[in-house]
Amino acid sequence: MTTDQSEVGYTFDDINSIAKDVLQKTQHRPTIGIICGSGLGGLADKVDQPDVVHYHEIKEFPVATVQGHEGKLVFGKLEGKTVVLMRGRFHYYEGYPMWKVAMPVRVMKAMGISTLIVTNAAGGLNPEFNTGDLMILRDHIDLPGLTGECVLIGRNDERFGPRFPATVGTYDDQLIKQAKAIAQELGYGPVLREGVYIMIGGPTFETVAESRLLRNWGADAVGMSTVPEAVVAKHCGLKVFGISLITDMCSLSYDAVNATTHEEVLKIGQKRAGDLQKLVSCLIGKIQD
Ligand SMILES: O=P(O)(O)O[C@H]1O[C@H](CO)[C@@H](O)[C@H]1O
Ligand SMILES: Nc1nc2[nH]cnc2c(=O)[nH]1
Repeated sequence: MTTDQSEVGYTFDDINSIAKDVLQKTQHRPTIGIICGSGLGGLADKVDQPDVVHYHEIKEFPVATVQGHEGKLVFGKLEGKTVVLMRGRFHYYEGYPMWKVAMPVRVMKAMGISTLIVTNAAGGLNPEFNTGDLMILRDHIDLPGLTGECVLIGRNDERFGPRFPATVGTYDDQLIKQAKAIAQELGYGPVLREGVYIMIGGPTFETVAESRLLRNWGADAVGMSTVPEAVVAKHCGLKVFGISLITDMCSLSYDAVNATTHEEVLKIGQKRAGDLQKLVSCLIGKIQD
């Protein structure tokens, strides 16, 4: 393994060897990967014939340090499809380099997935949103990337993907259409949104002035994850679907300041995770392997 940050971190061979080691711990061969956001890991409990691999059993994996992120891979069957769920993700603010935050995406690709579903808890910036809404990601703004911390910085190995990848179309149109149709069938119309997610580095929540700035830039929701994973997934040819649970509304005015806390984020997660899980499960049922 290289420690030189100017390179990709783990080489193509490293990633394949990690994937091979992990697959030896399970009978399943997943075609769909799911990354669970803060407090949204409950989907893993719905998996049939589960095989659980703890991150600490994979020596190259980072440790999940954030409350609401348990730190395990769950393999099994969901809606008849073979899936792997990351119950716990890695965040840049935990002190990991960006490539390490998204490294599991390459491992899942090497394990055979062709679709990645990313979920997250996010703050609402669009004043028309409400706490508890579900927002399908139409697009994202990679704020760390725009300021020099793109997840793909470093020497590029073309076996992962091209040096200068397009990020237009990161979120798959067909999956978005299917998810919207499912949401209507489930009666989620009034809480379903579609919009732009912006990633900030964290761990600080936004000031009022920052929330105003992010909103003026065209973002509908803000969080501290997802974008590096989606960028790496698109780079290596995966289809991506992203969805946010709006756990709180960002303050855009000094007259109505809401000081967001992680406890609040987890509490809304607990209350609303069921609907998000139902939508994601139904979508999985529709994905062609
Ligand atoms: O993006 P996920 O992992 O859902 O977590 C979100 O919730 C945490 C803040 O409460 C931050 O980590 C933010 O990114
Ligand atoms: N305001 C805000 N709320 C969140 N909820 C989950 N993540 C976030 C975030 O980054 N900002």
